[in-house]
Amino acid sequence: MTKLSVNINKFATLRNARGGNLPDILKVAADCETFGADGITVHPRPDERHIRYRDVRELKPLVTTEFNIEGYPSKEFLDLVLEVKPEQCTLVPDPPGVLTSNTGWDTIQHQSFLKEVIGTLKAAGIRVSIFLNPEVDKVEGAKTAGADRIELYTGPYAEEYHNALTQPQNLALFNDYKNTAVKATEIGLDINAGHDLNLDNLRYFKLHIPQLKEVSIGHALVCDAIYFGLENTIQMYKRLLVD
Ligand SMILES: CC(=O)[C@@H](O)[C@H](O)COP(=O)(O)O
Ligand SMILES: NCC(=O)COP(=O)(O)O
Repeated sequence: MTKLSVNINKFATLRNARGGNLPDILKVAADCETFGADGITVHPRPDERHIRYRDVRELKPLVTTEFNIEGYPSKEFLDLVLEVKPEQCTLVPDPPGVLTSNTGWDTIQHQSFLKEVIGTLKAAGIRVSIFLNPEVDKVEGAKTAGADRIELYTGPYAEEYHNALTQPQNLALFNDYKNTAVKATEIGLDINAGHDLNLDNLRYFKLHIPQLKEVSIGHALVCDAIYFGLENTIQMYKRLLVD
């Protein structure tokens, strides 16, 4: 069974649109857990356009499953993570104004920076995952920098899957994901995945990356919840993650 961490960013986008507290994202997080989520993910960005730093602080005592905070390790982000102490921190190489995450780390170029950041987080007892493109040559750098896990950036997979709907087995990119996963497992790194995973493309990914420990899903899941309701939607995603 692969764990489902629900990314609640987009519920905060909706709340922020009116300036009030509807929907109440603390209640959303608690309900996601009641409905079967194995974890809650947030990705606070510097402009706080969805999840705010204050939300992260308020969520921590309420999340009873696994709390995963994602983001670029700026000083402000690291101070927040070290204060809140989630179960997992996922480091993403996003520049401040980016629309959404669009690439993984170059673990060779940023090795010494990653080593220092990861060392600090691990010393505080926080599991660290780093966002990675499906590139085998970047896996070793994740390990030497001290990461526990990699999170495979599935944006390119989702796009290719969408364009090749009838024959997903022919996805050219997929070998890169498989090879990256095999290499990670060989050297003792666990594997998460995320970005643009949805009800169409999730099962194929899960079946072909059997080492997959956890997926974090937000945007598509929130869109599906508009049609199917939050409880049904979470259960639909969970069914795609059974072994
Ligand atoms: C790392 C990753 O893929 C997700 O955290 C994604 O970037 C969500 O962020 P947004 O909700 O800001 O798009
Ligand atoms: N780490 C990926 C994540 O949290 C959610 O990404 P998305 O489903 O919103 O694209």
